[in-house]
Amino acid sequence: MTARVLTPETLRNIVLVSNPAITPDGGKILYTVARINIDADTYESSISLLDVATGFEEPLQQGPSDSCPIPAPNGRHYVFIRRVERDRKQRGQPGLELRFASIDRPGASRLIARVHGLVSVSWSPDSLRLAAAIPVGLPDEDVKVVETLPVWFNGKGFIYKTQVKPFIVDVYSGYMEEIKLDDVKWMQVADIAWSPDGRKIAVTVSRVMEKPYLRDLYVYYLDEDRAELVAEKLSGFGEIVWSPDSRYIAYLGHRRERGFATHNKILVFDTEDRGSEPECLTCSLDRNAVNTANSDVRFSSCLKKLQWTRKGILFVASDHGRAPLYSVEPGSEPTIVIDPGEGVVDEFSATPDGARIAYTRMTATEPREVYVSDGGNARRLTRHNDTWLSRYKLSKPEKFVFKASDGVEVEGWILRPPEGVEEKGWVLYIHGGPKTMFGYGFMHEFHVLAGRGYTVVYTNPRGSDGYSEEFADIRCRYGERDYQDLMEAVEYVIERYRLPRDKAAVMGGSYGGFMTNWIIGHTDLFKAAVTMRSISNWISMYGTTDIGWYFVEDQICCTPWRNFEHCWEKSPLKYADRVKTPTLIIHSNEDYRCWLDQALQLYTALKLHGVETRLAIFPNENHDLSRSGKPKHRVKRLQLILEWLDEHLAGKKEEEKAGREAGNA
Ligand SMILES: CSCC[C@H](NC(C)=O)C(=O)N[C@@H](C)C(=O)N[C@@H](CO)C(=O)O
Repeated sequence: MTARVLTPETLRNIVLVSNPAITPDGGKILYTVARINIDADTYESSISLLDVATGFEEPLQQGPSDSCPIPAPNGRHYVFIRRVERDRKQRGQPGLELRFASIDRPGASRLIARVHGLVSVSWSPDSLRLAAAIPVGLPDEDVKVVETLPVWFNGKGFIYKTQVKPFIVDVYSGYMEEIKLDDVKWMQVADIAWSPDGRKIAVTVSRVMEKPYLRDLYVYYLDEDRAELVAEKLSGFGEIVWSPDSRYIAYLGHRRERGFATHNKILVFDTEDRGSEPECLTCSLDRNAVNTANSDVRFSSCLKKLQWTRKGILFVASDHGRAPLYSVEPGSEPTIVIDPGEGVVDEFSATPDGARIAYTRMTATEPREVYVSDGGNARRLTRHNDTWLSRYKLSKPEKFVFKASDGVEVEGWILRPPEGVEEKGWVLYIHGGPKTMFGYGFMHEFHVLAGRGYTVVYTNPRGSDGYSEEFADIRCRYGERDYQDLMEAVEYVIERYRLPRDKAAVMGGSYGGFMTNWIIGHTDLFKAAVTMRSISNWISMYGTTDIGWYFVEDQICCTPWRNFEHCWEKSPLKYADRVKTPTLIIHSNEDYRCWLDQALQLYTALKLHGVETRLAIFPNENHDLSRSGKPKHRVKRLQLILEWLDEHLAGKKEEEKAGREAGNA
């Protein structure tokens, strides 16, 4: 009997659990349950209410498109997001509404229509109002007349003219009033937070259109209707939380000491000692204070990445492929409060006293489930994925560590085909970022590859997250130490795991696609390549994508006008005339992070140089096709990859050719 293994279609079995929001008394957890409906080509999501003591669960909002519940401080009300039919005015963008509801009564009233791109909401302590960052000026023109940067943004579409502004919203009347920050002409609010004493609202905002990565921190005083600038030119994630005494603000980010390779840190500002240097609470940790573990089974979440409880500030950090939950207080060192073992704490929320924490955890073999922790005692509350998982064979990845040629340790994992599945070859899979990590996030795609007989090798080469800031910093040197680490990993696994040298493929997405393109221009070791949402030309990437002009300058250290030669030296397209590896190129036509031109230029070059090449363009999809694309497209993408590997590693093409020739004879 053949083993039941994960296939592209088994996406439909996965229950996507997200946004575990605990009520202030710790008694209940509101969370989102989403299912992938391949036939209807949609994600269906509803909101559940879980009783922590009994484990009893009841539906709060039946869906089919409800998510992101955020409970009010009174524990009785909440707001959530409802996806509604496509709004004609938004020209193809889904319409989202912010709704207000009561935990003990069915139904919900619409609070804000068209909140597509809603960035953040924060309840007032009296549960009567919200501070909300809301996009205004959604372009609805046929002909786009643009005067702003960027023109478009991945996942949001054309956002020219759109600013994200801070508002106060009355949840009963729906009355909205904009918070006026001094002298801010161009506004992109990153986060907003109402102070526990109810008197202040903190806002982080970028106000220089050409430098959207720079953020300023303001405090708005409600009684005085006046805003004050607390700090300027911050960067990174940009989330903020108030201390329980409403004096300090913790900012999640950095000052770009190593450009975009800098770790997000917790910087604490004293709002009563203006001009004082912030205290960095996580500098000694030397880890990114956000979770960057890759996974393709997540669903949208609106929970904050930081929470300041009476026991300390909670945050998740990326560490060696794991993501534990830490706590830290001013004047102290971070300590782990939830150790996920070989796993990832993906999202969390805590009661204000910090006594109880709700969170989702995933591992490399289990998608997210909801857990709760009371002072160190963790228990699992949901088992949405147990039944179907028990019916399939999933192998467990094995971790390996090797010493790179410069003496630095590099980690990786090997996922073999499940027992009973014949091994047909193997794949080196490269993650994107480059500042993200592989590790203990669930990757459906890896299990599908393994289920088809392909061993998957995935590593965290230089440039990755989960280690020191120095490890992550490959600015100006793309294709050097990162490439070496990967190729040394290849030699290591061939030797240690006896993997066949002549049956290897390479694949990756985004930065991982850049590296795949780079690899095939520098070695012929691989029998096949799959490059997805990739970068092939830094010069055109600079001017066509949502982050291009500053990402390229920071990471590659060139612009089309400064170090032009370096931009070209570091572009895989330069080496396209050397490529021999059969290459499948997968790209989405609305990928505004790495635009379609990147795929087209590579495709044309490979075709003209006689390389066996196939280009798959996915319509109405963006950079996140493999993670949140339409279910039918996700299945098709996986099928295309499997077919390509079957043709080039498992000899399917030769078999078919031989069969045809025999038939003709
Ligand atoms: C604003 S600078 C950060 C750029 C960003 N980096 C990360 C860590 O996400 C980015 O979008 N880089 C892309 C080129 C990329 O490789 N994206 C990765 C991670 O999101 C992907 O897998 O798509």
